[in-house]
Amino acid sequence: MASQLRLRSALALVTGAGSGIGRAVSVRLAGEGATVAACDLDGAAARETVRLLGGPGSEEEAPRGAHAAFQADVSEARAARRLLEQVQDCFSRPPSVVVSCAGITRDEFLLHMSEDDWDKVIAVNLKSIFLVTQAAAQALVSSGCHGSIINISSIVGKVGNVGQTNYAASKAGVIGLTQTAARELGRHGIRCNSVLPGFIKTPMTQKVPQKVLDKVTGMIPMGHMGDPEDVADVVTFLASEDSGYITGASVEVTGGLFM
Ligand SMILES: CCCCCCCCCCCCC[C@@H](O)CC(=O)SCCNC(=O)CCNC(=O)[C@H](O)C(C)(C)COP(=O)(O)OP(=O)(O)OC[C@H]1O[C@@H](n2cnc3c(N)ncnc32)[C@H](O)[C@@H]1OP(=O)(O)O
Ligand SMILES: NC(=O)c1ccc[n+]([C@@H]2O[C@H](COP(=O)([O-])OP(=O)(O)OC[C@H]3O[C@@H](n4cnc5c(N)ncnc54)[C@H](O)[C@@H]3O)[C@@H](O)[C@H]2O)c1
Repeated sequence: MASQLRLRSALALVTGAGSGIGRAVSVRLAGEGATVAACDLDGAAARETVRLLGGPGSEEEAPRGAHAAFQADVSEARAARRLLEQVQDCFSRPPSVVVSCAGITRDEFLLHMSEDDWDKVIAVNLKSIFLVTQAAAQALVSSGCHGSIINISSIVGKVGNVGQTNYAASKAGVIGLTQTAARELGRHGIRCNSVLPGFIKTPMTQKVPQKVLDKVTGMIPMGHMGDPEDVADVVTFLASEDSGYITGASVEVTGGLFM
């Protein structure tokens, strides 16, 4: 989709920006004119994303206001709060677009799943979105700025999936959290929406056993897995004023899988 510079005045914070969907989102938002704050647990990966964005900020010691990389574990409360402080220190304003992509899987059948694998997936996939959404919303409300918050859930949060009780619960929680945030923050001019990707070609899905990949690909009405850019296009729409009357929505990007 050709860029239309719909986000030329926006500052966008993207978590999980070092890989897959988060990297594609960062590239797409920058292509529409946004300044991107790319955050990842893997700081080097976040810096590589900023390098890929090109333009100011991709060089070392970039001038203030250019794209910037941040290292943070967004499942940690202090780190998430510090991240929003650092972004505002760097850009002198809160991010008006916030895209939470950070996520992990620790797949196992329920009968064998460890408490640690449950806790870790819930912390990264759900608690991080509570922490980042809260900190971003607090900054926007206190500065009287409007914003668009986009949280990456999954079609698994809608229909469940074998081997993913932890992941499915986390992604279903993202939907409920986002709908509630939409109800509370609408009066402040802050929109909150969820995106539910299906099977997308990223490092996350490369770990899936081939026999499962083969099974599910045959179930997709469009007949193939999606690309990260397919998700980034929808995220960019939700970040822009083209979706100005959309909040509390759950937008499926699945090729028709589990429609
Ligand atoms: C009838 C086919 C239906 C297929 C439906 C699949 C729907 C998936 C939609 C997901 C879209 C969004 C995903 C997105 O959010 C990003 C991700 O979450 S990517 C990770 C997705 N994870 C999985 O799908 C789990 C994959 N499974 C595993 O990782 C392992 O099977 C594991 C659960 C760790 C267990 O491993 P173990 O070695 O103990 O067992 P096997 O791998 O040999 O599996 C045993 C049998 O169970 C079948 N199986 C496993 N997972 C699935 C699954 N997700 N859906 C259907 N069937 C599954 C596997 O095929 C084996 O069957 P069989 O004994 O007949 O060979
Ligand atoms: N790939 C798919 O098929 C698919 C489908 C539906 C939903 N999703 C979701 O999309 C999002 C992005 O997934 P992806 O496929 O791009 O995966 P990915 O593994 O390529 O990228 C995930 C990124 O999140 C980062 N991350 C992990 N834990 C973090 C933490 N605690 N703090 C900060 N960063 C952290 C990782 O370092 C990585 O760069 C995830 O939330 C995932 O659950 C993916």
